[in-house]
Amino acid sequence: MFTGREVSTTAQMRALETKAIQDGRTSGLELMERAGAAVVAAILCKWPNYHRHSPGLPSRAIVLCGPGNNGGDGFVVARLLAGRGWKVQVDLLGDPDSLPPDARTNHDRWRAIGPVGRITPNGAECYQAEVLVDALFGIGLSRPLANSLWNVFDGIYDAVHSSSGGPRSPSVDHVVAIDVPSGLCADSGRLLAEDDLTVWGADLTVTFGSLKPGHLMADGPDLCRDVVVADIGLPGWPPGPRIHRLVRGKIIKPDGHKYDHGHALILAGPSGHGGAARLSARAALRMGAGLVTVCPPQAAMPDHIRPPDALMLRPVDTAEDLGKLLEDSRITALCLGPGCGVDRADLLLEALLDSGRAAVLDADALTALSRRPNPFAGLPKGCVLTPHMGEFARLFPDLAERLNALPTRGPAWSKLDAARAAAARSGVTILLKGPDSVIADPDERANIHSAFDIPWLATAGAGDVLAGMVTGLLARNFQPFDAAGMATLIHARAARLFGPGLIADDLPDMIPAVLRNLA
Ligand SMILES: NC(=O)C1=CN([C@@H]2O[C@H](COP(=O)(O)OP(=O)(O)OC[C@H]3O[C@@H](n4cnc5c(N)ncnc54)[C@H](OP(=O)(O)O)[C@@H]3O)[C@@H](O)[C@H]2O)[C@@H](O)CC1
Ligand SMILES: [K+]
Repeated sequence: MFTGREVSTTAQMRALETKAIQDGRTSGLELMERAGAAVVAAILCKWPNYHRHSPGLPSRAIVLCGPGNNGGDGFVVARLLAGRGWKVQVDLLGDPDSLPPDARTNHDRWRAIGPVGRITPNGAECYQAEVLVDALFGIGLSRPLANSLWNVFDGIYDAVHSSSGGPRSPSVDHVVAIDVPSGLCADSGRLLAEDDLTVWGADLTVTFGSLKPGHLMADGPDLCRDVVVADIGLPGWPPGPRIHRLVRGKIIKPDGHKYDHGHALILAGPSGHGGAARLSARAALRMGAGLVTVCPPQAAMPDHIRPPDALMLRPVDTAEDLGKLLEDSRITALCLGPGCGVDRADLLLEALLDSGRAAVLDADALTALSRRPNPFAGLPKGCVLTPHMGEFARLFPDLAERLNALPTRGPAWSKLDAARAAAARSGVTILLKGPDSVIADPDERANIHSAFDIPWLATAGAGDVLAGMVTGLLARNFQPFDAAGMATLIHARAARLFGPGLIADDLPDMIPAVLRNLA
């Protein structure tokens, strides 16, 4: 039984389905029936008024069925809606004789109720319905949709996006996608379509068993809108490394002396560039590190004579200075990068790595790392690398190139795949930032955090705050994977709580309110 936080790749989903069928727990036909029933239940739950239409005015649905089992689910939906008195039109893309067996069975069951039309270039011109059910392609999208579908897709797009201009103009109120909107790759959230193909997205997407990565990343959130995960009786965790959607977490600060909660060092940049490190330092304090010390060069010390007074100050000019400071075993984590300057990051990097301490390498430290002959040699296990896509491309150019290439096959390579490959190569936790952040560790565990709803978080300094938050948790002895995940979650919640108009300086001060309300 799934709990709701799991994310499964399509390969994992198929393995689960196969196992459930081989174990004799269920059959493909039964799963398809449950999938269709779940879609109907989700429609009625989201738009309860639809089934209260008087008998003279039935609700109308257009169900577009594709050539695979996604289409099979569509035939079930058509039958169940018709059984509730809906007026249902079913159109098929392809040939009924080529449908896989379960889809064919449900095609035939529907045929006992109503006709199956063909999806044609101009067919959508007369679509009039409250709901259009998109059952064209689901997790089986194996290549980009061809431009030869352009006429068909464009007509459907117009029907979906036109407001009714009269009895002859097409009009569809809502689109419901089965599993994923057609054209969206369920593993990557990338659109798999040749150049100009227009896809229409959905108001409601009903998926089965668990979320797929594509619901959370890239174009997925925008195209799927509301996603309902329906339990169709598949057993819990699929085989393979686990992926979670980050939705909750808990941080309890146990009793103890300030040193029991760790001491974080934040290495600051030259005079006039100390703001980024101060953001990181305030965030580390707010995340509960027992002590936080900002370490600028001696010449920049006066810049830091200002609140918060809880921050401590120690000058660090050379690698030797840092090495000497780190003789204090109570220092439990470091942060190198924010506002540091690449040369200074380069200067201090070896001493930091030699110490073997937990550390966040961010911003300029990532650039310094990428300039080493062997960037990942000697990275302590407790390191977290926090690149955005630009920094990721400098550190892992081949992985970024693969991610940016136009996909020619499905499933497409995803940000999740890229972060996992980077974690495997570097041997440390990767927090690949963006509106869809992926946290991956070398054991192939991964968390996805989707934050497309808070565009105001893309503001100068927000990354410095995040780096400090991770450092604060590392200082408290959190495991790197957990520290990166918790910080990402709390960072986004802080931004959500503040709302538009946020600047990075506001973020650390929102952290206490988020911590109070953590589930
Ligand atoms: N366990 C579960 O999750 C359950 C899943 N269920 C449902 O099954 C769905 C998966 O079904 P599926 O495997 O048949 O794949 P689906 O998405 O229907 O597409 C395959 C067809 O599309 C074709 N095709 C592919 N790309 C194309 C392109 N670019 N352009 C044109 N054609 C293209 C492809 O052709 P081929 O690649 O074979 O040439 C093949 O004919 C899943 O999403 C869910 O709805 C539930 O019923 C029960 C439990
Ligand atoms: K679909």
